[in-house]
Amino acid sequence: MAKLNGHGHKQVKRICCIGAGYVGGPTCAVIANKAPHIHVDVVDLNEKRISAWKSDHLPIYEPGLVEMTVLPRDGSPDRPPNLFFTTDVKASITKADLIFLCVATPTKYTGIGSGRAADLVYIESATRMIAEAATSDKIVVEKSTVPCKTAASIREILSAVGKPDVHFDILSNPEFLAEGTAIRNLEQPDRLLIGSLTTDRGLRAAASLVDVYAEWVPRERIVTMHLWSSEMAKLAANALLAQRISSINALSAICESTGADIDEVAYAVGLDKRIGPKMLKSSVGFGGSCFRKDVLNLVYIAQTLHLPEVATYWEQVVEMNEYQKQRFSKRIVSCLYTTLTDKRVALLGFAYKKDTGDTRESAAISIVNSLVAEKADVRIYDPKVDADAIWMELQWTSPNFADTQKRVTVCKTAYEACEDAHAAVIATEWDEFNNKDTEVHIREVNGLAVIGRSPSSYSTGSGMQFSNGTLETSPAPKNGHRVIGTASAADGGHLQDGLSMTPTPTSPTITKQRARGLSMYDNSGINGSNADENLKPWMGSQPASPQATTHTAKPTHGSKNPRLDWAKVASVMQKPMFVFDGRNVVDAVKLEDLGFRVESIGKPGGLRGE
Ligand SMILES: NC(=O)c1ccc[n+]([C@@H]2O[C@H](COP(=O)([O-])OP(=O)(O)OC[C@H]3O[C@@H](n4cnc5c(N)ncnc54)[C@H](O)[C@@H]3O)[C@@H](O)[C@H]2O)c1
Ligand SMILES: O=c1ccn([C@@H]2O[C@H](COP(=O)(O)OP(=O)(O)O[C@H]3O[C@H](CO)[C@@H](O)[C@H](O)[C@H]3O)[C@@H](O)[C@H]2O)c(=O)[nH]1
Repeated sequence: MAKLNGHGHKQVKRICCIGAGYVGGPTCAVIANKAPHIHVDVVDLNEKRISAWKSDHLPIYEPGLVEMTVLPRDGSPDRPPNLFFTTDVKASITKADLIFLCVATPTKYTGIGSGRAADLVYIESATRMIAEAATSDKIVVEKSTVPCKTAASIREILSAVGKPDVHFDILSNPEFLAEGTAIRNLEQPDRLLIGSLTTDRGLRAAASLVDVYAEWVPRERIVTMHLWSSEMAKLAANALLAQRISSINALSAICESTGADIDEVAYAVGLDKRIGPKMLKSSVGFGGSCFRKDVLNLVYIAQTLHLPEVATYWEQVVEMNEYQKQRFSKRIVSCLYTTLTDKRVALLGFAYKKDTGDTRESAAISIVNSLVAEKADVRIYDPKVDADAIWMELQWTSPNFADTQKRVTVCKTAYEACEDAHAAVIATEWDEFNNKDTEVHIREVNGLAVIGRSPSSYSTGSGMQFSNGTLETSPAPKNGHRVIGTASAADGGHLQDGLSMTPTPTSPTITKQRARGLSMYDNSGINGSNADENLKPWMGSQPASPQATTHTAKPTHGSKNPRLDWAKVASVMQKPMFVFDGRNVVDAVKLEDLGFRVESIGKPGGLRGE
């Protein structure tokens, strides 16, 4: 039984988390790690998942997760274990003071609201389990993403099914972690949201949960509000984040046709503090288990509230995402001379983003299905997604799985995937595919700091360039791009935000302050801070200009796998060789120098200079 602490609210000693998935597992690992006096049970009906959590091979890949999990799970000589994984849901519920609901809330695929509404079947079954097992008062916390007012349904079920003398307080505590950066997001959240009723009981329950997080999160970052606002805020956050990506992707289509460069455009608009730089990385389309389902859930809510204009507005965010994926696939077909029949295409990356093994709603899935429909032979490689997971996704989504089985091969390396291929398609921004020397080049031209791509806009056409502070001449490349040097030995000050400036001997004038203002990356953000990562591999190439000096950033790569040797890739591919960069992670100039033709999102197609 929980005791009341000095502030009149219960001190949480035992937590039960229902759902050992991408949210429940990492969240509880962090809670248990940071609060050794709290006993944390993570329960799941899936025995395989629970066994994996207890083993050396955790069921999900997430940077830092193993380190965070092992200490509280296994304990140490001076610290008893306080993190447990079990399938004994009932026993764990009975003993807990506070229960997290971390079960999935996928989109319904049959019946009323099919294709839009959230399926609350797991929420309801978990709620019933709580009601049946609880013999003392419990705080029940919705961590899953749910439609606004779901807490009312939970309360109704609990009071109808639960024992008469047992009281339940329901809180909303939506999770904002992004996969790939989950541990960082959980350790240093931008904010933690706790929604409760404004009754005395509700507020006391909220205070109990605040205390749990206050073990490591500054109290000013823990925001409390009404239950319905908290539930709604989660859907709103995802809708706005997804909307930004669809907006930049819509603009990328215009860039491709006009000669503008979407990375430059995003950079320029992101400098406006009101807009900011995050979640503006144009891509082949957003994936993941959340954006699509949560936006569609919002659409459904608006429809049921008879707000058709609102529904249509948000629906367009998802429509634009579908359009972006189709547009990219069409571009591949059109560049490969309108036929893919029996052509080999390497698909590099299958996860929906880097640093996760999760493939849910990955843009790669629709690309593979489109390529197979065009009769291409597709060779898939992903550093963290195993073959079983890829086949499962394809089996689930393929319109003709027999054909897919015939045409798709899952490869162990990128080189194997690229062998004899006519094209390599980059679907995930894994660091190992990135061939950029630097994150960003900032030059000084006549006292001005310049970020740019098109040499014709700046250069005299002489083909002169600076390298390590020395003016050199070289023939202008036929593609019209030129990379000016990389970080020189005279590496100057390291700036915040991951941008390292290199004031060369000839360019002492760009101050750190100015350079900071130019930084595209604000690495200080937490939730959604993977967006920082998404913003990293921006401009690689720089114009040649006699007046220019080069400022370059730190190398972008930090991946555990070595970077791909694109020269080696070139040696095994069919000619002409294409790279379709769905993430804008490659330096097109460098690849074009190796003989590739590079087609990037939001950048004009064809060989530069054509
Ligand atoms: N994945 C993310 O990055 C993320 C981030 C923020 C919020 N969310 C939200 O969090 C929720 C969970 O997402 P997830 O990705 O962790 O899902 P998941 O599918 O990885 O995990 C859910 C787990 O719940 C288990 N489960 C279902 N019903 C159960 C029951 N009655 N008893 C015990 N276990 C049960 C399942 O077996 C599964 O292992 C969703 O609502 C999602 O929208 C997800
Ligand atoms: O500028 C960007 C940022 C992201 N993406 C793509 O968008 C998708 C989602 O990315 P991200 O938001 O980083 O990952 P998620 O793990 O899906 O996290 C989102 O969904 C979670 C589940 O609700 C929320 O908790 C997080 O706050 C929210 O960022 C991925 O395919 C990314 O590649 C882009 O194309 N451009």
